[in-house]
Amino acid sequence: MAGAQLRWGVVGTGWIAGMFVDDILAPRASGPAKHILSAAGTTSSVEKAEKFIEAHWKGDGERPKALGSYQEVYDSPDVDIIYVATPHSLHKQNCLDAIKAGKHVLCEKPFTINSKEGEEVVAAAKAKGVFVMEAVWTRFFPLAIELEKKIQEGVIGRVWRSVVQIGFGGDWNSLPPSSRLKDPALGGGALLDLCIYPISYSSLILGRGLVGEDHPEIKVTSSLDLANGVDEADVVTLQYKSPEGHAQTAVCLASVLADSPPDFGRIEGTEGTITVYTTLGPSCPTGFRVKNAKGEEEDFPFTHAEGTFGFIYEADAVAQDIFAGRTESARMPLAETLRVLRLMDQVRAQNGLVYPQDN
Ligand SMILES: NC(=O)C1=CN([C@@H]2O[C@H](COP(=O)(O)OP(=O)(O)OC[C@H]3O[C@@H](n4cnc5c(N)ncnc54)[C@H](OP(=O)(O)O)[C@@H]3O)[C@@H](O)[C@H]2O)C=CC1
Ligand SMILES: O=C1OC[C@@H](O)[C@H](O)[C@H]1O
Repeated sequence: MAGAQLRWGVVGTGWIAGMFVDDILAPRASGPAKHILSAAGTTSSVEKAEKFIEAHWKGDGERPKALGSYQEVYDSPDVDIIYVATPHSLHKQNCLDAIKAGKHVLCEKPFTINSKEGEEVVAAAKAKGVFVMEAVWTRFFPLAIELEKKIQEGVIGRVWRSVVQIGFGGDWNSLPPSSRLKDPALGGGALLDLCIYPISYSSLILGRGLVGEDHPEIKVTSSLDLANGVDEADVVTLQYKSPEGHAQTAVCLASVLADSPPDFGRIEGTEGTITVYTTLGPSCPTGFRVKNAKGEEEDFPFTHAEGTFGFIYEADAVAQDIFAGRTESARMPLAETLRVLRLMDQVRAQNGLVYPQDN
């Protein structure tokens, strides 16, 4: 296969780490990079890391190392990049430790608990000259890129509203208070875990291809339902203005108490609508339907690269950036990560949701 090798070290051997590793190690005939799992580190027991490797490594090349601490992963000479897949409250320290060891980093969303933490990580990465990116995988899907293109081409005229919703879909009440999804000390709640996706879609839909400091100015209003120190249901409205001064509103909905509907996104324009749908969850869209002003409909279904959920797209993009010597992604630059963190800080401030890390 063409393409250089990128050697990954994983910290946190939980749910998403397994899916990510399954994707990057899925056999394929060709691709821009060959991804290698070099090490998996755990805070639990070396046996847990061994089990993780047993479950997800495909037996190709040298067996990855099962390590009993995250630090050993950061210090591994045969690791180029760390994939951080821990609860939200750990991201800042995991990133800082990996950067200190001179490793590149792909950190799961949300990058950190708040923008103050995010700025610290970004400053450390810039000082060390390593590549760092927040793993907002959805933005790298060919579907997301095509959707953004269609909107900018004006396939439904001027967009005046979008509504994107996401639900947890599991049995929230049966989760223990110590769950990463519920515990405020771990950054629990719907905003950081779920609403970050509708907010990212808003950027794709109304951001005119501009990210970070270039993103159009928006007015943020919100309402969060708080219970037990976290938010259970969110309504966030982002008010944009088109270059001609027309109002454009992105409504972002998230709830830990509901499921996501299959047609989870509706984009309304002056000349039609787009429905974004999924069979897997809004973070993993599987197609969209465009309906023009005459009522004619065109379907754009997408299938992921064989045997993958879609994490491979962000992993390949990261590899290409690193091989080219870049320290940031153009699709998900650090300024965009900080913009979204500041936006979520604002939403939490509007609703009195404070995490221990804010003080
Ligand atoms: N891109 C996506 O679609 C998804 C992204 N995510 C993101 O991935 C990250 C991890 O989520 P997920 O895999 O669901 O979480 P899990 O709870 O399944 O795994 C988290 C892992 O972090 C480690 N860990 C360290 N300290 C703690 C602690 N105090 N409590 C719990 N775990 C701890 C554990 O690994 P060990 O024992 O090995 O140290 C644990 O297995 C989050 O940032 C989340 O938002 C999650 C789901 C989907
Ligand atoms: O990123 C995510 O997407 C899917 C959700 O079920 C999960 O809680 C969240 O972390």
